[in-house]
Amino acid sequence: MESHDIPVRNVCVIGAGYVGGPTAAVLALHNPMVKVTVLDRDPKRIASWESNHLPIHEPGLAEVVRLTRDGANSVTSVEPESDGIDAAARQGNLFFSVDSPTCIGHADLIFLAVNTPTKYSGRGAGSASDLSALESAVRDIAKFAKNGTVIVEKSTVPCGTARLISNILLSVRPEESFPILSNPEFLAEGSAIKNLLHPDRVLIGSTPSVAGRLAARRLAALYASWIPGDRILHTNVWSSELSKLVANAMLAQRISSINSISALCERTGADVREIAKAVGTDDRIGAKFLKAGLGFGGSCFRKDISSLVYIAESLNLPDVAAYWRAVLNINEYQRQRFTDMIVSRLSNTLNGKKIALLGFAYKKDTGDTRESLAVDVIASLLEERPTEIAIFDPCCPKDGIEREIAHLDGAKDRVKIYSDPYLATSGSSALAILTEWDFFKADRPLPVLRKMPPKAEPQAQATTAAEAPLRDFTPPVLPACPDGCQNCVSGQRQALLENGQRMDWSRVARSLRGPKYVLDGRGILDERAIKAVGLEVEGLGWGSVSMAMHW
Ligand SMILES: NC(=O)C1=CN([C@@H]2O[C@H](COP(=O)(O)OP(=O)(O)OC[C@H]3O[C@@H](n4cnc5c(N)ncnc54)[C@H](O)[C@@H]3O)[C@@H](O)[C@H]2O)C=CC1
Ligand SMILES: O=C(O)[C@H]1O[C@H](OP(=O)(O)OP(=O)(O)OC[C@H]2O[C@@H](n3ccc(=O)[nH]c3=O)[C@H](O)[C@@H]2O)[C@H](O)[C@@H](O)[C@@H]1O
Repeated sequence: MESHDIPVRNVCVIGAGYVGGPTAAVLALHNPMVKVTVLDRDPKRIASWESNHLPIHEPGLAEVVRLTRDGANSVTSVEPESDGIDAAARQGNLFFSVDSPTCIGHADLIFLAVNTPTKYSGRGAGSASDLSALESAVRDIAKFAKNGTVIVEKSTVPCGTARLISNILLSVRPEESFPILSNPEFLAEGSAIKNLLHPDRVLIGSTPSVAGRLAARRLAALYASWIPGDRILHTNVWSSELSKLVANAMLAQRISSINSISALCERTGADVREIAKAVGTDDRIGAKFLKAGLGFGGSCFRKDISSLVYIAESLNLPDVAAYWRAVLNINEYQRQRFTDMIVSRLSNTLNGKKIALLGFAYKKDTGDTRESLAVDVIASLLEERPTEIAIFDPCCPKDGIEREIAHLDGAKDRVKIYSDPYLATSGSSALAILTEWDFFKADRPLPVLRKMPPKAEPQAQATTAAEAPLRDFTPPVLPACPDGCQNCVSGQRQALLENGQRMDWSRVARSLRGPKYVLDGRGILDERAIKAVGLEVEGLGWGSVSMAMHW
């Protein structure tokens, strides 16, 4: 260690969201000597991180938070020390707070993990990134941070943002120095903990100065506690910032590419699932991100590609902008085609009909309701004035769904949110699968729904060194929630997701009205299994109903 390589002992993560919370928890897990505090301006969110019910649903997150936040004082059985971390002796080193002066003032290193949504008004509205949350956090840093604190961009930002941060800090503290690093996050919701424990790479962008390189080394040392050195990549700041946008753009582009082909399949009788398999077995192409369907939702792909388009336009590169805009256009086209299919299969009218939507989240294993594709589907269906649109999602909170659809004309009267899948589907003329929850799958002989087992405390199933501290830990018993706790009630719904339970499609089929039609927007249903219970099924780019070229 060089004399300037002072280890980081106090980390502050600004933004207790989908990225800030899990990232802080895993950093704390693998750096037990480092105090990690997550700071947010929303006291409700902070209270929730400190409670029995975390504000976000992520497989494995609760176990990591409970170990790092609560320590291991209540451990009942512990194996001998593993990988240098003795779970029995572990103190809590993860904290949550709204106290900016203290958290920022004490930090050696600060992650900026605040939201960077698309601007909805002013210059660049609809495509540029809104950096107001980031700017406000940087202004707090300018007020409270000690000289030399390392500032790390974790949020996804336009290329050039490090300069903006530096200018703000310089204008307030001209005599002092704050190294700025770019360290974008690549986790996906629903697999955040797995992605954080086993990242494909960690990217650190720094300025080509002594201070920049030193700051990058200090950050890399935190990651080196669990990530092999060859997975920690160092680049310049601008490459790092831009790489994040490009990674998301390339992933989304694959989805739009296969989705554009799904439209071709419907006209020709080809099956997009067979095409994805045939094409994806080519090593150079690969099988991932070739699932055709409703398209990509979520808080990032649309916003990040819009941001890339805006950057290209601002740099006077209209052809580049048009190329990436096409990825977004195909995504919207897919949703419209999906609702058109539902309406056309129901004799072009939804009058007097109930339609059930299975799933609201933009993907499985998350309760995130932001940028759900379901919102556009519901908006289009409402124009046809159905008697009812029923929604069932095993994880999304009711108030989250209500918030997302509140602005839709007719939603209040015609949309109903159910916590029971069989009540939601009963009496419907058609079902549409919007989220690929395993619970909805019919991918094997259809089981009868088992009686739900009592909800067991989740046990960490750790297999590798990265998870070792979890393996050695039995979560302490948490204080009971008050009677009628709403989060416990939604927990009962989540129990449907455990133990590989599947929806009883025979029961659903019996309760449907004609034409008993299922539109699978996620390509998760096995046609033979679904047809065996008397339902017609079709997806975007496959299925027997629409095929044009039979012989
Ligand atoms: N959600 C995801 O899966 C991923 C998100 N990202 C990026 O990470 C960033 C954060 O995303 P999410 O965690 O999803 O956002 P989020 O909306 O869940 O969380 C952001 C949090 O920051 C807080 N905040 C905003 N301004 C603040 C301020 N000045 N001081 C203190 N707290 C403040 C908000 O109250 C909120 O709790 C975004 O740039 C996003 O593009 C990157 C990879 C994955
Ligand atoms: O920057 C971000 O926020 C993150 O965005 C995505 O993660 P996420 O949006 O959480 O989830 P994905 O698994 O990428 O799925 C995004 C959407 O694409 C859809 N999708 C995905 C794959 C596919 O083959 N087809 C398809 O339609 C999913 O259903 C979902 O609606 C990236 O995968 C992460 O690497 C990145 O960090």
